[in-house]
Amino acid sequence: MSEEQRHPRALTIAGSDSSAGAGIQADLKTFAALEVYGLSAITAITAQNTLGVRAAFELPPELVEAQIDAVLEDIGADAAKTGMLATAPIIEAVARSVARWQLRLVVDPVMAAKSGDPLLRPEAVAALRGVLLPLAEVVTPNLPEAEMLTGRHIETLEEMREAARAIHDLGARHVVVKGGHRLDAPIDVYFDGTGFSELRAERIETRHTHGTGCTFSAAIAAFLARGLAVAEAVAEAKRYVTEAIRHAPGLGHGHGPTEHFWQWKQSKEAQTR
Ligand SMILES: Nc1ncnc2c1ncn2[C@@H]1O[C@H](COP(=O)(O)OP(=O)(O)OP(=O)(O)O)[C@@H](O)[C@H]1O
Ligand SMILES: Cc1ncc(COP(=O)(O)O)c(N)n1
Repeated sequence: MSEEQRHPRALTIAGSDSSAGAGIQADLKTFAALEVYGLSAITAITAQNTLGVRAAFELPPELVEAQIDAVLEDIGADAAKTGMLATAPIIEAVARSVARWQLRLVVDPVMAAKSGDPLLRPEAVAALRGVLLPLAEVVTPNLPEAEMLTGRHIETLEEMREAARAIHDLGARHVVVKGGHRLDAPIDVYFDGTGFSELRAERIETRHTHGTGCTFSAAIAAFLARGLAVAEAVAEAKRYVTEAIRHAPGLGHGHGPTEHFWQWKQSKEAQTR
């Protein structure tokens, strides 16, 4: 097959969310909406809905590694992302796979769900910082995650820039400190090791932001798989997640999911007009 005909493909290594707003399910929807073939390696199974996480079962690290090997030996991935990794042994297994397969990696350092329920064991933060971040092409912490990774309080844009530099010093080549948890506009700070820029968007007043971090990092991986440079991939992913939030279908009694196929819906509406 010629290079032009080759279909881009991306791998998500993350937890399953039964309500399908976050985790593996959000990642695969994002890949599909962006016309990238999605592969998955599941790290944990959660029983959750828009109100919270009821139960979680962590899979053995060998099974996570076996899933990654199975799909990469056969199909291959142009980019990969991690989400919920749950335990230090899973993080170490994923790091071994990333190094062995030389994956272009986006790390969403998921620590807790929007409901506050933990998705990473506290003792695993050290492995995330020491073992996985040095392998990351891009890392996308939200404010609480950036605070955990740096041990600093972060509120202002200047503090977000300082945190991005400190996380870059841990080995991640590009850092996006996300501002979804800010009180005012959801401005994200991007640092490529040399310069800073801001990813700006209006705040959409909604409670339906379940899985926004998963969707953003999956969109970055999808755009990388499609061949965009990192800065472009991050900017396009910001536009994608903003529209996904704007078109949220309003499901559930808590933090509902976002919408991935608004473009498709709009084109269908245009056809029937
Ligand atoms: N209400 C909102 N309106 C517009 N953009 C938002 C809103 N909330 C979050 N975002 C954007 O969505 C992206 C994800 O950011 P956020 O800080 O919510 O991540 P997160 O906390 O990791 O998400 P998750 O809840 O999935 O863990 C960022 O680009 C952020 O600026
Ligand atoms: C399996 C899984 N992975 C990630 C998240 C984080 O997403 P959010 O913070 O939006 O709940 C989640 N809730 N569940």
